[in-house]
Amino acid sequence: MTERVKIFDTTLRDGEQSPGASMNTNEKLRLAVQLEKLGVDVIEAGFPAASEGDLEAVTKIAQRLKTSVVAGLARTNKEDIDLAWSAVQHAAKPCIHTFIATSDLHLKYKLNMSRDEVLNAAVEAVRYAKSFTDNVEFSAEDGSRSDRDYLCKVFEAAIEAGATTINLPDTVGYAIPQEFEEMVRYVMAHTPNMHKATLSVHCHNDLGLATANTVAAINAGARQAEVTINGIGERAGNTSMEEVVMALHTRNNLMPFETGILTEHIYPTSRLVSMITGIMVQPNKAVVGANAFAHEAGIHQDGVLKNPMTYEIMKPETIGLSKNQLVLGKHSGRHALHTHLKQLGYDLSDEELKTVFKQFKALADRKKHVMDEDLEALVTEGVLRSSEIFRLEYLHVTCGTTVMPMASVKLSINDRSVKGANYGNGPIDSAFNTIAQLTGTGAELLRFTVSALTGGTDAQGEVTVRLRENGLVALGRGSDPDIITASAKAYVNGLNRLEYLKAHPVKASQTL
Ligand SMILES: CC(=O)SCCNC(=O)CCNC(=O)[C@H](O)C(C)(C)COP(=O)(O)OP(=O)(O)OC[C@H]1O[C@@H](n2cnc3c(N)ncnc32)[C@H](O)[C@@H]1OP(=O)(O)O
Ligand SMILES: CC(C)C(=O)C(=O)O
Ligand SMILES: [Mg+2]
Repeated sequence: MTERVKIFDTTLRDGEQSPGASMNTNEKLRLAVQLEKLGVDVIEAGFPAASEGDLEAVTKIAQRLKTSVVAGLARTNKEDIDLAWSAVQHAAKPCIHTFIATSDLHLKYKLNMSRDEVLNAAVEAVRYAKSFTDNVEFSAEDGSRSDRDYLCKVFEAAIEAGATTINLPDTVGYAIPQEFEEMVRYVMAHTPNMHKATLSVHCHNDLGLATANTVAAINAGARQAEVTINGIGERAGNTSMEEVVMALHTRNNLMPFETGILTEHIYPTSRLVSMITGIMVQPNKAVVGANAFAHEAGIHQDGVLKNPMTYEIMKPETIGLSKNQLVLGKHSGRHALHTHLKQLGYDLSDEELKTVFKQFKALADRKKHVMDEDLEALVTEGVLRSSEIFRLEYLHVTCGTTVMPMASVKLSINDRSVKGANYGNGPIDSAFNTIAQLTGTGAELLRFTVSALTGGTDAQGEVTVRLRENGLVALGRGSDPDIITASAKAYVNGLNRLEYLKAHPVKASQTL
């Protein structure tokens, strides 16, 4: 018999804890809508006590979503739980997720609490959260390094207090699959009331074992997997959703479990997360990497031509990967664009479509083949960034072997146009110098990378920058057929993200 495994996505909370991966409210809302469309059961929309920005984003997501459960994270104190409830109360299906560490290491050095105090804090928090909603999740942070019998005692008490989901995290990615599988079996066998709750697991990827541990835990009885898109998250990241979902899908013969995920939306969602966060997927990443379905070796190509199953265990179309064909050109109309964007997973409003259509026409004039990646870049830049403080209006650069590189830039700053010019060591340096002068930023450029979105010399350049100012770190992304313009767009986007972080400070750690 096929059993259901719930997918709990924490891209918007733990995923956002990736260094530099901050998202603004508009971007979070867009991603939440996409996650709901993907079929995610529970969307952890944020940690409302962390910042006003998080509180606002979780509230807006809760107001918007209809079918997915919307969860807000809270420590085991009343203030956090009150804030989490104030945000998720608007959801059709709200959930409060409260957590406290249970390992002796965390108790002694971080919390300075005894085992009894932590157990009581967990019980009080669950009871308090339960006074607001029926749906309460309790997590034992650093659970995998906790004393098993104590962990079972805490879980039993949390269920008794009303928790409907009990989460066992491998917070620091320390567990190995056999050990974690055995631990899940132990917890299930030694928590007398475990049948009254769903057992969830939440793994981190410090040893590259997050997916293996999650799958092992499901085999042992866990029925909820906590994951992020592209595996982004704190340090080496979280369990990647696409890997767990496709492992269950592909090896259904050995693991008879189903999820609610509509797999054909996996690839567009993965792209959206990269576009929004600026964190690119490594080419050899399982399921969604650029090379995941590419065959280079002659023997493999020969086999695939004869029968794709010789070297492909999944079909590219199952995850919504289109074959990167020419899709639209300068003669295409609004309907074709709208339909195609829908197929890619972007359901735009009339106003948004108008903006993207205008930019699509401009791009089609400059670039013969407009590919899916180009359209995604237009949507991200044209729609998701529309409300930013700084906007690049024009850029003109002179450079070459005999002239000193110089850039003239016109920027809109809070809808007021400013112009300036400056020199630099090269065209990009001169553009950045001019933008820095116009914005007055003191941001330090930590990293600059450029790559091609698609093949061919007319491909759009995709630039990512990493900026730091007063301890705040932000990533910026830009794309354009001209890599100097792409660089300027990425720099401006990074500065906007820094402004967002300044306006929505996180109370303690300033590096989102
Ligand atoms: C494993 C995880 O992913 S946990 C989630 C991690 N995410 C984040 O931390 C999000 C960003 N963080 C923040 O914005 C801030 O840390 C805040 C707003 C949550 C707290 O800020 P501050 O009140 O300034 O506290 P700070 O972060 O310095 O220290 C954390 C405090 O919470 C306590 N604490 C940590 N976890 C818990 C918990 N689950 N329940 C209760 N208290 C806790 C710590 O012991 C410490 O208390 P202390 O001040 O008495 O020593
Ligand atoms: C808050 C908890 C679930 C967490 O993110 C972890 O332990 O990794
Ligand atoms: Mg985590």
